[in-house]
Amino acid sequence: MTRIRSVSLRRILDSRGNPTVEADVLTESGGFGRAAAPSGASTGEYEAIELPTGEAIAAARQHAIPRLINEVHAGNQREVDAALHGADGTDDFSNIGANSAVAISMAAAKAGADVLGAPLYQHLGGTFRGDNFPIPLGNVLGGGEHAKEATHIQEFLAVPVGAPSISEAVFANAAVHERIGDLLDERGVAAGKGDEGAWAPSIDDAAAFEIVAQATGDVADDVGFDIGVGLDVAASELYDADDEVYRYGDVERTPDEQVDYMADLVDEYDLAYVEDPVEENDFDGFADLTDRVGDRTVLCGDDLFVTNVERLQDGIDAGAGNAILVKPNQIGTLSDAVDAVELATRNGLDAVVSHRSGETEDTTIAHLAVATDAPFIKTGTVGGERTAKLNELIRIAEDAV
Ligand SMILES: C=C(OP(=O)(O)O)C(=O)O
Ligand SMILES: [Mg+2]
Repeated sequence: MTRIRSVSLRRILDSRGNPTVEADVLTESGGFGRAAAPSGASTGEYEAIELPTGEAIAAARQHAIPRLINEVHAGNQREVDAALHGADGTDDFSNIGANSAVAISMAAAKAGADVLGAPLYQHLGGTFRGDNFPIPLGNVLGGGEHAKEATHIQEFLAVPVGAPSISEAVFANAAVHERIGDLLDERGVAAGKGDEGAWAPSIDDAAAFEIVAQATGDVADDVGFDIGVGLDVAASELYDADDEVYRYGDVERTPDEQVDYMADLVDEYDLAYVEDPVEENDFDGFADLTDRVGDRTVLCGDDLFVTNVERLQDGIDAGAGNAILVKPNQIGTLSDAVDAVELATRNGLDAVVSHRSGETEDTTIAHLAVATDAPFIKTGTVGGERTAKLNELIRIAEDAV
C-alpha cells in the first residue's frame, strides 16, 4: 500500500527569499506527503552538503527517484533513507544534495503517515507518543550570522521551563518577544528583525543580557511560571582559527578565556541553556565547560555534533556537552536524525530538535520532536515559518488529549 508511485521535486522560496527544494511523494494507494528542505546560515563545517537547488533537484531526479519509484515503501522510513544513501553513494550527500535528500525523506514519512491514517508524530514515534511536549526555546533577540550590526552572540533565547503546557510556553515566548520590543522602544533603540524573527538591535551583548533578563522576568511575573534565559553563541562564527582567538568586535578571548567567559555567564545569568559555547573542533574546551557547569545548565552541541552519530560518539567519549541539536538537513535523512536522538538519549544527553535560519512552512520538526520525546525544540518565536511549527505543536497537543 505504501509503495512509492511518484516523487516530484520543485524549487520553492524559503523565508530568506532563497530557492529551496520541495518534494511530493505519492504512494500507490494514494497516500501523499509534501516537505521542504530548510537551510542554515551559520552552518557547521561537518554538515552534509547542501547543493545549489537546481543541481540538487537534477541529481536527485537522475539518481534517487529511479531507486524509489515502485522499489521502496514510504511507510518504511529506513528503506526510503537507505535508498537515498545508496543513490548518493557518499557519506555527506554531496552527489544528490542533503537538501534533496531531506525533502524526500520527510515527504515520504508524511506519505507513509497519510496511508496509515495516523498523525506524523505517531507514525514516526509510535502510539504511546503525544503526551509529552518539548520546551520551546524562543529566539527573541540576536545577531551573529542572522543579522548584521547586531549582537555578537547569535541568539538570546527565552526558555519557559515552568510552563504547564506547550500552548502556555509558546505564548509566553511571544510575550517575551513583544516585551523586548517595548524595552528597546523605551530606550530609543531602533531594531529590525533577524532571519529568525528575533529583534536585531545594534547593542552590545551586555545590554542584550540586561534587556532579555528583564523581559523574561517581567513575563514570568505575569504568567506565573519560570522563564529562563538561554544562548546560542554559535562560537565557530566568532573564532579566528589562524590567530586562535574568539573575536567579539574589538574584544578578543583565547580558547581558555572563552570557556571562563561561558562559565561566568552561566552563573551570572543563571542560564538554562547554552549552545555552541566553543568552536566546532574544540571537544576539550567543551568537556572542560561541561565539567564546570554541566550540572546546572544544558550545554548543547550544534556545529560540534552536526546531528552526526560519529561526532556525537566522540563528544560522549570526551564528556563534551549534555545535549545535541538535531537538524535533519545537517545529516540528510530522518533515520539519521532519529539515530542521533537515540544515541544521545541512551547516553543521558538531551535532544533539541531544531529549525534552520532559512525555513519554510514545513512542520515536520514539530512532529519529530514529539515522536522522539525530545525535551526541547528550537523553532523561533514569531514569523509565519516559525509559528507554523509552534502552532502545529499546539494542534498536536489538542489531538492527543
Ligand atoms: C538555527 C541555527 O542557525 P542556522 O540555521 O543558520 O545554522 C543555529 O545555529 O542553531
Ligand atoms: Mg546553533
